[in-house]
Amino acid sequence: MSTSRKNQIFIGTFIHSTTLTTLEYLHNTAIAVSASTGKIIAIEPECDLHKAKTILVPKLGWDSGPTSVEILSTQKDYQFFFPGFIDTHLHASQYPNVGIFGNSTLLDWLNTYTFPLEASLSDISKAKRVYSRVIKKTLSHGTTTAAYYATIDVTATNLLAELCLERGQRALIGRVCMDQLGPEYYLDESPEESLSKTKECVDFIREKKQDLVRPVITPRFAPACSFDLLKKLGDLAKETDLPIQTHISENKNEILLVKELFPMEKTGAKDDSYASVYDAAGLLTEKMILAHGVHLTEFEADLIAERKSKVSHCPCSNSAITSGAAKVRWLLGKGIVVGLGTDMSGGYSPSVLEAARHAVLVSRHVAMGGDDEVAKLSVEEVLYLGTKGGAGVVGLEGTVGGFEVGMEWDAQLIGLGRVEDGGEEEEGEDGGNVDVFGWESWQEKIAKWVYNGDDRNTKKVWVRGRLVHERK
Ligand SMILES: Nc1nc2[nH]cnc2c(=O)[nH]1
Ligand SMILES: [Zn+2]
Repeated sequence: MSTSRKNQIFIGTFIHSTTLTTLEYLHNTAIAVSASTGKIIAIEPECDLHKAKTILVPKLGWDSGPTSVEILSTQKDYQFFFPGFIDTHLHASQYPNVGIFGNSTLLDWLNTYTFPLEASLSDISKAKRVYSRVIKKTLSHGTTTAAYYATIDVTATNLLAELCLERGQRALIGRVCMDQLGPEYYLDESPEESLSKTKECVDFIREKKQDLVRPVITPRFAPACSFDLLKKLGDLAKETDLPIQTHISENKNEILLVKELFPMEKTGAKDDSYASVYDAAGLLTEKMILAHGVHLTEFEADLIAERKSKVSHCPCSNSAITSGAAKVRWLLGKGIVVGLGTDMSGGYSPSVLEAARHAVLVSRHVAMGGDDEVAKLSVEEVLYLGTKGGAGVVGLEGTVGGFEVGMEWDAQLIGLGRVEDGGEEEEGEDGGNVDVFGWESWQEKIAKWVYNGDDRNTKKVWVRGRLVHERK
């Protein structure tokens, strides 16, 4: 259902991360993608269109007729294939609010902007309008996998799952659980109700018998959940082996609130740290995606590393609502798997490329703050976080995030602007803000894309072999 009906061959330059610090550049290469599985079945070096037709297709045992194989060949020096981006944390329901946060910080931002909007999406026609647009918009920015928060509403959450399936976006879909802190009109009535509504959403997705869209258990964050609810969700995670997502240690007042709401006598934890609250509830598993982690202590980071929980770094959000600068190098140094999140609409942009660019800049602020050159992240490193790192965060390592035989074809075709001799752009090529003159190295072209690129450079996007976005 979600794959192209034809086998496909892509020819050109492929760029992907092999390690945190290394991008591999595969030029004049062909990648063959199976129609039935959407997986990469061959990577052929030194291959052009002629060779693909005369040698690769017969080698694969494919019928060479045009009805069987589709070939996309681009040998231009300003176009390349890149793995699809993985947004490890975003709120589909908050999309109408991107850019609207004034001078607020987390707790007043939630009350002023966020809860009223989320509550209003119990109107299903409004939810359909918003969710359809979010999927279209994130796909157009190259996001092939998204870990979504919906709202507390079951029907609207299930609708988001259906729309992702229909449009072909790989996704984790979470119904938001919250039985305290929110306004009266936007709360689960009890831990039991929160749990049973979560199960409804889990069952709805599981009944679809597919794995492109998966359910994720979603306690909003500790202050919005009673400890009883957190424990119930921890038990559900254990029973079902499902992924979990939540927020942690984003804002200093939020941390104070956690200490106040969850004293050690209540949780039975050995200390009163934020991470220990989740741990005591059985939520700090290797399938847990923790967003932010801006103010984690050494003890908490070590605990997270020990439990193998993952961290979603959300730099645009952390700057926008003045939460702080997360110390990504420090987290990576502890062996924690880190990915990037846009955190719309705490974050102001639906673009993972924007998050990558901002991750570079925030890391420089961390470096300047502590005179710590090591804190600086490189272009290569943030692209790793946006692809392979993200795959590790959402439990898809080895499946997406790179170009290897056996991995699924979740990819984007990037086109930069090629400046002609007269100073004009090459006919018919819109490179947006990224002009290349032809003398740049590939490393330099990638840097120009990271610092100035946007959706105008995202020409085509595929998920599991299916073309899900094409820029007209
Ligand atoms: N950024 C962000 N932090 C949160 N903490 C609890 N809820 C939210 C949310 O919706 N966005
Ligand atoms: Zn968030």
